[in-house]
Amino acid sequence: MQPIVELNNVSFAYPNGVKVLNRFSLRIPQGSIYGFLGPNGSGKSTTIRVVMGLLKAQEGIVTVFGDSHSTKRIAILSRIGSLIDTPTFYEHLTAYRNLEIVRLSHDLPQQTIAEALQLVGLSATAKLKVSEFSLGMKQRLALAMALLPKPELLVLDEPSNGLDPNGIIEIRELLIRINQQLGTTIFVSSHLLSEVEKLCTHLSIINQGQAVFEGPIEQLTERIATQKRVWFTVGSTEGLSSVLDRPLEIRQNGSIKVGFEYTTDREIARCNHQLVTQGVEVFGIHKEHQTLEEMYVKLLEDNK
Ligand SMILES: Nc1ncnc2c1ncn2[C@@H]1O[C@H](COP(=O)(O)OP(=O)(O)OP(=O)(O)O)[C@@H](O)[C@H]1O
Repeated sequence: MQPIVELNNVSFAYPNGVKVLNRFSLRIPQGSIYGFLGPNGSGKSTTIRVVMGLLKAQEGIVTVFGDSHSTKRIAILSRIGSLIDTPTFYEHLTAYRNLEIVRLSHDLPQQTIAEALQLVGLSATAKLKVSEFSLGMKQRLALAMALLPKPELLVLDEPSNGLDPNGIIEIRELLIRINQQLGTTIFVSSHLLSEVEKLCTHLSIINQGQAVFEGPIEQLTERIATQKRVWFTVGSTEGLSSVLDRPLEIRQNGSIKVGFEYTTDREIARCNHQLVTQGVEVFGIHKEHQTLEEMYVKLLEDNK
């Protein structure tokens, strides 16, 4: 199936000459919740602006719904809902009236307002003025406004920024509901790995304008499951590399530890047997599991 958004080797520099995207690619599958993760300043907002056609890449190909902004800009934008800057409202009007203004500008049926309010959990507070809303409620109202014309793609730049833990959970649950109930593809940036992990089906990690990972989120967790390391505490390093014929990392800090990658527990038992039969004393065996966070940090370090 054709991706909803496709960026191929996109490079972008701001007029001051700072190159922010460097041959960057991504593919957002239809129906996915696609997380876009990277440290501050890595190029997430710039990429989002390129996807929205607000910035034009100097190199590479950008297609959204299979079309280019240069020929189908209005048609593309009519199929996207977005939340990429701080949302603005008529604060002195009720949530309902704010939605009514959006409804009229898109010439949508009246019932779309009640549907949107229910989806974002604001039905009971629709008659309150927006100035009385908390930040979390404003964020949900902004989502309701973006969803009113039933976009196929929702583009969100750090929607959890500034929210308290409860607000973060509410937005996460809401985005999952939108994806599952309406089938909306969601492209969401974040610098919070833990959030992306709980929310997204797919992930792109960007660092210094380059992709360091792209794929289904399980691909990253599977990689973690296969990249396991074990540490043997041994009596001496003598003859170790000939006994264990594999890349070894040796740490001597009080005790001597030798570490290597393994895939099965049987492999650990075999190495232990080899060491002991060759006269190497083994005082301890410790399995180290890489966390998603460690994997993320490693991916960023490898890209330096
Ligand atoms: N209008 C601009 N003119 C010049 N440089 C800019 C402009 N906007 C952003 N930059 C620079 O481009 C780089 C990438 O910024 P961008 O906002 O895309 O990153 P980001 O990953 O979204 O970061 P953050 O999470 O901090 O928003 C940064 O070095 C930033 O200073």
